[in-house]
Amino acid sequence: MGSTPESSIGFRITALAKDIDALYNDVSQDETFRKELFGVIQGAMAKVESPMETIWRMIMSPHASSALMVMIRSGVLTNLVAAGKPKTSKELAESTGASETLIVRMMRPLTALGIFYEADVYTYEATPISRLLTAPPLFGGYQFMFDLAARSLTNMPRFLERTGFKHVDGPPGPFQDSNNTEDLMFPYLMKHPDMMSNFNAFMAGSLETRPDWFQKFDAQSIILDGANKDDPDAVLLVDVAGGEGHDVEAFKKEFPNAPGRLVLQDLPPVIDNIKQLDAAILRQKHDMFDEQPVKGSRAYYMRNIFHDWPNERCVDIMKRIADAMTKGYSKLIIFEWILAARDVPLYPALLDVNMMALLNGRERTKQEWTELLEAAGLKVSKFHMIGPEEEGLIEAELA
Ligand SMILES: Nc1ncnc2c1ncn2[C@@H]1O[C@H](CSCC[C@H]([NH3+])C(=O)O)[C@@H](O)[C@H]1O
Repeated sequence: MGSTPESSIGFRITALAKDIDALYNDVSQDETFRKELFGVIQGAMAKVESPMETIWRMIMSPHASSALMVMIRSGVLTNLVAAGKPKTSKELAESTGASETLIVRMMRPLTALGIFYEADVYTYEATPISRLLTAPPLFGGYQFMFDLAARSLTNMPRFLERTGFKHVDGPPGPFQDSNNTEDLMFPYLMKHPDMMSNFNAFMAGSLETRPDWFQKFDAQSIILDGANKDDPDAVLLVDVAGGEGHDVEAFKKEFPNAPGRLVLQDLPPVIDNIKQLDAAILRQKHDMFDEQPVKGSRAYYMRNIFHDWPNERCVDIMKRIADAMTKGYSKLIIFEWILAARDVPLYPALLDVNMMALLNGRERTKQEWTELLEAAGLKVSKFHMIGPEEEGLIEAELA
C-alpha cells in the first residue's frame, strides 16, 4: 500500500486533535460522557508517555503543589479571584505583602498548569480552577492535605525504613512520626484548631458530592423488609460514628414512614456541635469502643469508619456491635471501599496510602473484610458491589 497524506502519522495526529476538540465540545455538558472521554484520554496518555516522562513527572510533582500552597497562604489566590480581572505581580505584591519576585517565580509552574492565566508579562488572571480553589471545602481541603497528608507522606518512607519496613498496624505510625506527637490524628486536630477547621471544611464539602447508600443499594430488601413493625420502640438503624447526622437524616427524608426508630451516635464534642437535625432522630453520645447501648437494632450502619483504624481496633469496634446484635435479625452494614485483589483504580489505591499516612488505617479487599468480620464473630452475608470506581456495601450478620 502506498502512503497517502491521509495515512501519514502527522495527518492522523492532527485529525485526532480535531476529533478530541469536537468531542470535548459535545461532552462538556454531559458529565457521564465527559468522564468517559477523560478515561480514554488518560488511558491513552499512560500508553503514550515515555517511561522517562513518567518518572520525571513524579519527581517534579511536589513542586507545583508547594507553589500553589504559597499562593494560598500568601493571599495571592484569594486576591486574584476577588479582583475578577488581571493583576500585575507588582499589584499583587502591594496588596498581599508577598515579594514580587517570589510571586513571579511561583506563578510560572502554576500558569503552565493552567491554574492561573498569564494575561501579559508578569500579569495574572484567575481561571475556573483558581476560582474553584477558593470554595471553602477545597480551600480548607488543600491546606489540610498539604499540611498533614503531604508532610506525613514525604516522611513515610524514612519512617518505614527505620521500622525495617514493618506494616503500619497502629501508633506510632507515619502521622505520629512526622508530627512528633503521640496523638492520633483526631485528638491532634483538636489541639490545632486551624487545621481542624480546614479538615471540617474539607469533609463538609466532600459530603455534597457523595451518594447516599440507599441511592445505590436496595435499602428495602436489605433492611426494611423484615424490620420489626409491631414494637414502637424497636430501633431500625443506628448510624454508629455518624458525624453530625447527615447520612441518617437523608435516610429519614427518603423513608419518612419506615418502621422503627433512628439513632445517631458519635463522640460528645461532635454531638454537641450539631446545629440542625430532624428531631425524630435520637442523638446519643457514645464511644464506639465501649459497650453498644442500643441492643437488637435491625441495622448498625457505619460509613467511612473502619478505614480510619488498624485491624485490631476494627475488631474491637465490631465486637461491641456484635455483642448488641440479635441473631437472625440484626445486620451490620458497612459502606466503604471494597478493593479488588488486582487492578485497583488509582483513586482508591491512593486513598489506601493516605489512610496509612494519616491514621494508621487502610482500605480493604473482600478477603480482608471477611477475615476482619470473622475475627469479631460476624460473617459477610453479601458484598454489594457497583464497580471498581465506587464504594461498596458490606452486609454482615452474627456468625
Ligand atoms: N471512639 C469513637 N467513638 C465514636 N465515634 C468516633 C470515635 N472516634 C472517631 N469517631 C468519629 O468517627 C467519625 C469519622 S468521619 C465519618 C463520619 C460519618 N460516618 C460519615 O461517613 O460521614 C467522626 O465523626 C468521628 O468523630
